[in-house]
Amino acid sequence: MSAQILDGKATAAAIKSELTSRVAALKERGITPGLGTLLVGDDPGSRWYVNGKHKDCAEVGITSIRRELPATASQEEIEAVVRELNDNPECTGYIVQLPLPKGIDTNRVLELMDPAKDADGLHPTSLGRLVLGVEGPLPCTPYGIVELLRHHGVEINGAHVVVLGRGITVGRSIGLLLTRKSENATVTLCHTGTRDLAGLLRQADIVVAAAGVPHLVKPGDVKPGAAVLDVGVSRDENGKIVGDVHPGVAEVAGWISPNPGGVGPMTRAQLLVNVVEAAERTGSAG
Ligand SMILES: Nc1nc2c(c(=O)[nH]1)N[C@@H](CN(C=O)c1ccc(C(=O)N[C@@H](CCC(=O)O)C(=O)O)cc1)CN2
Repeated sequence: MSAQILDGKATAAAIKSELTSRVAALKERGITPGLGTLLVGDDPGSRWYVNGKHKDCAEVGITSIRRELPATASQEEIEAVVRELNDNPECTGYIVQLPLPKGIDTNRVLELMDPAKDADGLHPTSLGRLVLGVEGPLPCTPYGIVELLRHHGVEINGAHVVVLGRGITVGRSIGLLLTRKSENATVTLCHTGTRDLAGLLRQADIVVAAAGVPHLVKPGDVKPGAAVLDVGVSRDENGKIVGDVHPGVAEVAGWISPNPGGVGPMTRAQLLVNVVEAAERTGSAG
C-alpha cells in the first residue's frame, strides 16, 4: 500500500471532541440540542446507523429522541410521527433514516419536515439554500467528505472531482458543495448512463465512489497520486462490507479512505455538527 489513509475515525473523534465544548456552552445559555431519529422497518444496517447516531449524541451531550415504526407502517403513520417531531420542543433537529420501505413516498415525507429542524440537509429547502449559497444544514456525507479532505490537507481548490452515483444522500448533492467558491472544484457526475467511465476516472484528482457497486473502481482507472473516497456499501456472504473501490487502488492512489473507517464515521460526525449549528443559530436569532 502506498496511499496515505484518510482516517475518518480519527477525524470524526476530533470533531466530536470540539462539539462537546460547544454543546456545554449552549447548555450554559439554557439551550439543549436534541436530535430526533425516525427509523421505519427492521433493516439491520439502518438500525446500526441509528444506534450509532444516538451513541454519538450521548458522547457529546446532545439529547436523544427515538421514534420507530414497523416496516408495515403506512404513509399516514409515518407522516404523523414527522408532524409530532416538528411540534416537539425537545427535538431541535431530526432525521428520517433512509431508505424508507418500498411503497412509501420518501419525497412527501421529507417535504413535510420542518426545514428549521432538518438535521440531514436533505429537505428541499436545505438543498435549495445550498444551490443559492445561503447558510443552512449541509448533507452529512458530502459535508463529511469535504471535511475529511480538508483535515488531511488534500487540495480541493481547482481539483477535478469525479463522482460515481447520483443518489440524493451523496452523488446529487456533493457537486453543489464542491463547486461553491469556498471549495472551487470542478465536478463530473457519473452514473450508469456514463460513457467511458474509466477514461473520466483517469482524469480525476479526486474520486468519490458512491455507486454501491462492489470494486467498481479498479487500479487501472485511477490517476497516480489521486485521492479516492470509497463511499459505497455492499456486503459479502459473511456480511462484511465490500466498498466500490478495489483494494489494489491503494497501490496507485495518493490518498484513500478505508471502508469501513473512512466516510461513514464522518457522516455521523457531520450530523452532530448540523444539530449543534442549528441550535447555535436559534440561540443567536433575535
Ligand atoms: N437520513 C439519512 N439516511 C441515510 C444517510 C444519511 O446521511 N441520512 N446515509 C446512509 C447511512 N448512514 C447514515 O445514516 C451511515 C452510513 C455509514 C456509517 C458508518 O459509520 N459506517 C461504518 C461501518 C458500519 C458497518 O460496519 O456497517 C464505517 O464506515 O466505518 C454511518 C452512517 C444511508 N442512509
